[in-house]
Amino acid sequence: MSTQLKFGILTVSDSCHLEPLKDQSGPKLIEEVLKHFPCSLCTPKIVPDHLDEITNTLVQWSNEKYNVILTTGGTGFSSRDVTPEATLNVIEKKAPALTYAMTSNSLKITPMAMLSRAVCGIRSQTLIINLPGSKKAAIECFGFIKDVIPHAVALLTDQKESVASLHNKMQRGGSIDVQPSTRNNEMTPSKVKLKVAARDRKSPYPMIEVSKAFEIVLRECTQTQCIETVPFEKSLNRVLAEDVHALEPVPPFRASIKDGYAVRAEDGAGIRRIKNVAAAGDKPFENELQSQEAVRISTGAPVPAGANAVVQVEDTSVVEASTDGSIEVSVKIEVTPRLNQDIRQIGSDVQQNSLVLNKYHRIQPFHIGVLAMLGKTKVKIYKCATIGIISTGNEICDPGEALEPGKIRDANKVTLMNLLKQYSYNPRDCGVAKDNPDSVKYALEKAFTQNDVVITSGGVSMGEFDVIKQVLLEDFGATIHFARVNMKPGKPTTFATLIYKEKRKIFFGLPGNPVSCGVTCLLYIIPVLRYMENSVNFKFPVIRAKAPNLKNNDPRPEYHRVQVKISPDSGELVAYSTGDQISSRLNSLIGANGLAVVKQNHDDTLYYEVMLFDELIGFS
Ligand SMILES: Nc1nc2c(c(=O)[nH]1)N[C@H]1C(S)=C(S)[C@@H](COP(=O)(O)OP(=O)(O)OC[C@H]3O[C@@H](n4cnc5c(N)ncnc54)[C@H](O)[C@@H]3O)O[C@H]1N2
Ligand code: MOO
Ligand SMILES: [Mg+2]
Repeated sequence: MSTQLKFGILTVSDSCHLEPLKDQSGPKLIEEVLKHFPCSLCTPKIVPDHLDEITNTLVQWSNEKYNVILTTGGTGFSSRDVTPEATLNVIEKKAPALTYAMTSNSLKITPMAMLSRAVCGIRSQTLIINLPGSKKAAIECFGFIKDVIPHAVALLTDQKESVASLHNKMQRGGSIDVQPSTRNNEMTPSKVKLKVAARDRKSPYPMIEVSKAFEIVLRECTQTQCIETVPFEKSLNRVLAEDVHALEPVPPFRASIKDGYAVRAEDGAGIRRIKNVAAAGDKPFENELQSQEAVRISTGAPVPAGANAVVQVEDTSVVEASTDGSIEVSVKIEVTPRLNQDIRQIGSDVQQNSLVLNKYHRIQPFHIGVLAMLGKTKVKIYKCATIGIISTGNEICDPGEALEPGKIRDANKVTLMNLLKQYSYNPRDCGVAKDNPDSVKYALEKAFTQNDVVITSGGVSMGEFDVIKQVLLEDFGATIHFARVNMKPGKPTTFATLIYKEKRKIFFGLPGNPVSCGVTCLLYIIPVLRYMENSVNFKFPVIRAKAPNLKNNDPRPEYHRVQVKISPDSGELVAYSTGDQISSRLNSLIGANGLAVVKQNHDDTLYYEVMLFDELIGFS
């Protein structure tokens, strides 16, 4: 179930009401709630130990359709403790087993648990749970009951699909983890045996459109705030995390644009005595050039003081030279010079203090050249997410291995690794998992320990050995945001988020078919990695191309692999199918530079929207 729950966190305490900063339990509960239900909304409030104030808040939040209200405090034996009474005032049904779960587990920790009078119950669609006032006890008690909250809410809000899915899972031997439990803390040697006849025969996940799926992915993935400073020559393809200003002007001195003679323009055309020679790299002359004088100058050399024009050698002739021809004594300027002709003024390329490179730009080779020019040898860049890649399947073997009967070579992992490398990410090979929950759990644990984003291929469809979603839910408490998308290829694409060792992780379960895996990586993963890196404007271009003979008999829109070329005659873009589009045929991506979106039976459509993911090709 995609758990976006609305929680009210009500601290009941006279002293915290007077001094809100004293409240430790409320903020800690919010932290715990968000850890386990990352998409939830939490509204905090502090009220004194006053029957009416507590009652009013419970009624108001329940009327506003809060899913869960957690109260903390006021459950003890002192005369001011009235939270259970306020709760009993408002609930329509009691939920004593929740109270029992908290009490029985707490008693294993302390006999003081006997002094809690906490009540749990239901008002309309809201579950109200009294927790103790102490931070430690409140968090412990929340831990004992948290895992049943999504199902309780699903029942209260009549979410049939979610309820059915959970019932199915329990029938086939799964359980809801309730603490204290060791299942999340260690590798369990063997899972409950799957009762295949009781498995879901229809996917419990709704089929959503590609646009909606991408919207969810963007919503769940945050743009990084992590910045690192790197040597500029190592910054290729990273995203700038600072505006770069020029601390110095470029050029730093008046530089000649031509090989010729530096002169005073006001002297006009005519004869000049050669005073000196200025080559690139020379220090500028300190003595001012006088009237009727010239300095022979090279492109890039500093223009001498007093000179205000350079005349290219082509517009001059020699008047007097040494007998061996090695020295020019005087030359004739044949064409009247204009003021400042062929001189690059100081700062004419880049003005001192001007903004040269913008934050959020992806650094390309020319950016690095500009950084070099400015002497900016260290740059701040945004850190990329760390990414781990896992293949799954009993049939998978290494590409270098000889094939045994029934086995196939792992094409997906290397494809994904190299696709990500092409976009300048540095993914980790996290191995191959077998088609069983223990192996998948083990591989995922390792991958989540090392990476922010984990990508698997295979094991996400309807087969009895497709266990990825089961493991995500049961072993990692993940929220699966979607698991079916209306697209071909890529229907079972699965996206989840979870908290692992107190860190938020992103999970993509790509379908095992190699084309499905590649296409979904292009459609979802590359753009979202760009987004997470703050390359916010990244989008593969979508063009309209003429595409004869693209056929699709599937009700799902097909992302047809095409080669888009530019017609030399008309300049029109033309898309050619790469052949058989079955999801196993990875060759359909060979030579493709675009994905044409083809709706079912649109035989007569001549123009299609094509997402370009590679260079355009000219007709040869
Ligand atoms: N009853 C249904 N069956 C299937 C459905 C469905 O809706 N109902 N969907 C089909 C679609 S669409 C796809 S796509 C696949 C996706 O399957 P999984 O993600 O579960 O992947 P697997 O079953 O593990 O493998 C599918 C296919 O791909 C080959 N494969 C897997 N990994 C690799 C790899 N690393 N390198 C190369 N090839 C790989 C695997 O051998 C299978 O042939 O499910 C359909 N079924
Ligand atoms: O959706 Mo599957 O990826 O067509 O073969
Ligand atoms: Mg499968």
